[in-house]
Amino acid sequence: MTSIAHERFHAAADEPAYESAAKRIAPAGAAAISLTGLEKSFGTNRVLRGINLHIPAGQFVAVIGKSGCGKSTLLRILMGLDEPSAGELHFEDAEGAQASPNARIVFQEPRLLPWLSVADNVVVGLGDGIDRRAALKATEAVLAEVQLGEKTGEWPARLSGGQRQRVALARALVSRPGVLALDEPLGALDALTRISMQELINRVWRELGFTTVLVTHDVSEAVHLADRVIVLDEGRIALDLPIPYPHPRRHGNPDLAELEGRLLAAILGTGGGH
Ligand SMILES: Nc1ncnc2c1ncn2[C@@H]1O[C@H](COP(=O)(O)OP(=O)(O)OP(=O)(O)O)[C@@H](O)[C@H]1O
Repeated sequence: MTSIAHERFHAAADEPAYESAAKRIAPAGAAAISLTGLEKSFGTNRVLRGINLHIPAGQFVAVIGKSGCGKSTLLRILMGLDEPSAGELHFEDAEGAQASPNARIVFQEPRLLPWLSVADNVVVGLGDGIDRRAALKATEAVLAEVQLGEKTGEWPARLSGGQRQRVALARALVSRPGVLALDEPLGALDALTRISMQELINRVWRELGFTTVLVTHDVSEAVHLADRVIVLDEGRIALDLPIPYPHPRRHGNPDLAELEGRLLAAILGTGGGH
C-alpha cells in the first residue's frame, strides 16, 4: 500500500530522518502532543516531576529508562487512562488547534478475546455502530497490512506469539488512529520475531503516519525505530536525543551503536548528556 505520506517521505529519504519526519505531511488526524509541567504522584511517591515535552504530529518518539522511572505512567496519562496530579496535556491538529485525536494503545500482552476469530478481534477495534460489511472490509485491509491476510478466520489460540501481537496491532490500526501508544509491545517475543515486528511497526508508521510513543526497555529497538529518544530518570527527562538517520534503518549500523552507547550511559547515570 502506498500513501501520500509514504511517497513524500521517500522523496526525502536521503535527508536526515529527523528533518524528513518533521517535513513529512502528517495525515489528517495525526496529532501533536504537548505536555507542560506534568506531575504525577501516587501518595508520597512522586513519579513524574515537571515533564515538558512537545511531540510534533507524525513523529516517532521512544521513551526509555530504568524500571520504575515512570514510563508507563507517562503513557497512561497520554492515553487518558490516568489523570496527572498537576500540569497540562494538549493535543493539537495540523493547524495548531486543540484536538481530541483517535488514540490507541498496544500492550505487551495482545489481550485478544479467545472466543472471537482473528477478524472479529480486529473488528472490536472499530467500536460499536459500524456497518458489518464495512467493518470486515477495513479488517481485511489492515490484516493484509500486518501480513495476516491468511489468518482472518483463525482462532487466537492457534497463532504464534508474534502473530497474536500482529492481531493486536491490527486492532489498534483498523480505526486509523492519529496517535499510537506502544507499551513494550515486543517485550514477550523472541529476538527474531522482535526484529520482524520492528520492521512491521516501522513500515506501517511510514505508510500511515500516526504520531507514535513507544515505551521500551530495549535501547537498540528505540534507536532503530524512533526519530527521537527520551530518557526518563526518576520522573524527569534526563536526555532528549534526536536520531537523525533515514528509515528504514539497518541493524548493526555503527552510527546507531554510538547513539545507543550515549543512551545507555544516560540511563545508567554515567554521562551521555547533550
Ligand atoms: N496505580 C498505581 N498506584 C500506585 N503506584 C503506582 C501505580 N502505577 C505506578 N505506580 C508506581 O509508579 C512508579 C512508576 O511506575 P511505572 O509503571 O510508570 O514505571 P516504568 O518505568 O513503566 O517501569 P517498568 O519499566 O518496570 O515497567 C513505580 O514506583 C510504581 O510503583
